[in-house]
Amino acid sequence: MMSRATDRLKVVLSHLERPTARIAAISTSAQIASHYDHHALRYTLDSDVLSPEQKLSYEENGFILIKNLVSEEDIDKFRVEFERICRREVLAPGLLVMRDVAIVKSEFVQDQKAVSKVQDFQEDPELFRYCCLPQILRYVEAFTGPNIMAMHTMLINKPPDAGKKTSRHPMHQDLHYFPFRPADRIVCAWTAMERVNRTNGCLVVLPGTHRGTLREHDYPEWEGGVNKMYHGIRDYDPQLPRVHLEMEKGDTVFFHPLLVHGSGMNQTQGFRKAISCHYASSDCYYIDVKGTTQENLEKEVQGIAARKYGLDDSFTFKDSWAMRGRLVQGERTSL
Ligand SMILES: CC(C)CC(=O)SCCNC(=O)CCNC(=O)[C@H](O)C(C)(C)COP(=O)(O)OP(=O)(O)OC[C@H]1O[C@@H](n2cnc3c(N)ncnc32)[C@H](O)[C@@H]1OP(=O)(O)O
Ligand SMILES: Nc1ncnc2c1ncn2[C@@H]1O[C@H](COP(=O)(O)OP(=O)(O)OP(=O)(O)O)[C@@H](O)[C@H]1O
Ligand SMILES: O=C(O)CCC(=O)C(=O)O
Ligand SMILES: [Fe+2]
Ligand SMILES: [Mg+2]
Repeated sequence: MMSRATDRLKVVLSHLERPTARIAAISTSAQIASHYDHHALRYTLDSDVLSPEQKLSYEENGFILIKNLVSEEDIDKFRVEFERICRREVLAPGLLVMRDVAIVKSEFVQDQKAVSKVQDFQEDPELFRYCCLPQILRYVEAFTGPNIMAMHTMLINKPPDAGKKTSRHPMHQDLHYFPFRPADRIVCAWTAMERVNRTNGCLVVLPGTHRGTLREHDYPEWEGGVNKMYHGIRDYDPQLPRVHLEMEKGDTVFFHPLLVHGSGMNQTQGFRKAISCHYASSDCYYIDVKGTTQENLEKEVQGIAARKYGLDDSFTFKDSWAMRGRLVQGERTSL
């Protein structure tokens, strides 16, 4: 079902695409931009990189998939760097190496096969190059505007499932992890480092859910266990229409932080790899999550910081983000 705003937008776009008297009347790009602004474009900004169809698609669905955006050569270099990290040949400050919950207690696994993801590679120049790729930033700017911070970085190495379905990532909204707003000026870029499909656990999205609000998140009640910090939306309805995003190496999806998404089990013997970065406009502002649905996450983050680094409560959730964020374009104004 289309909302009235969406109907209106479709009318506007159809006029923009047709060489009619209407289009002659709104000839400059500034005029077109203001026309869009007055006709319900909420999630995308004025930019030349997105076609009218792509804008409409992001407005409606909360994601767009761009084929072949990152070169094989770059992806192969990221893979080599990841392998070096796993062999402990490099260790960048702040880097978080995570093991799958199904194998974390077993003593005999100790090479790259044990690593299910690395996070916070902002101090690893080779991996961080991903966050600065000009062809990615061109798209990011259409969602964040010109001042861009790379806030969160990940290379996900989804392991072959050990039989307990722990390789799944429960359905969630990334905004649950972020104490900054507005949500519409945040976007995730997620690039497949090899072909991803339903068999090796591709991304699964619920189109249009970015138009809802932030839902309550908790650990799902899965028999085989759940990875640390893998919260899922409470009362997930498995009947909702899902889309499996099958992608080729180098394809990149940009998605809104309220879009409900997750990933399925990896039923292959390979390690399904993807690299991603969450960007935000540096004009965003931090919020206090106390008394909100995000409070449980904040407590957990502080618990980990206390155990790992001996930090007390004066180290806030906000601090943990301000510390990791890096400017990649424009000016650092607020975040
Ligand atoms: C938008 C975006 C932010 C969304 C997301 O990324 S969702 C996922 C977010 N994930 C994360 O933030 C990563 C969380 N992981 C971590 O912080 C770390 O990997 C830790 C779980 C704290 C473990 O790190 P570290 O302390 O270096 O490892 P240790 O081997 O010393 O283990 C300490 C205790 O943690 C346990 N552990 C380690 N890995 C996992 C796991 N995957 N799932 C559940 N429990 C785990 C481990 O067994 C150990 O427990 P005890 O022996 O103390 O009982
Ligand atoms: N109870 C739940 N709570 C939250 N997320 C769930 C729940 N059950 C499944 N999911 C998520 O739904 C998505 C699809 O999971 P699933 O393992 O069924 O993968 P799939 O690709 O549909 O595989 P299959 O082909 O076996 O159906 C994953 O993100 C998974 O983690
Ligand atoms: O690559 C995946 O499996 C999804 C990861 C994800 O959504 C996340 O970590 O927030
Ligand atoms: Fe996510
Ligand atoms: Mg399923």
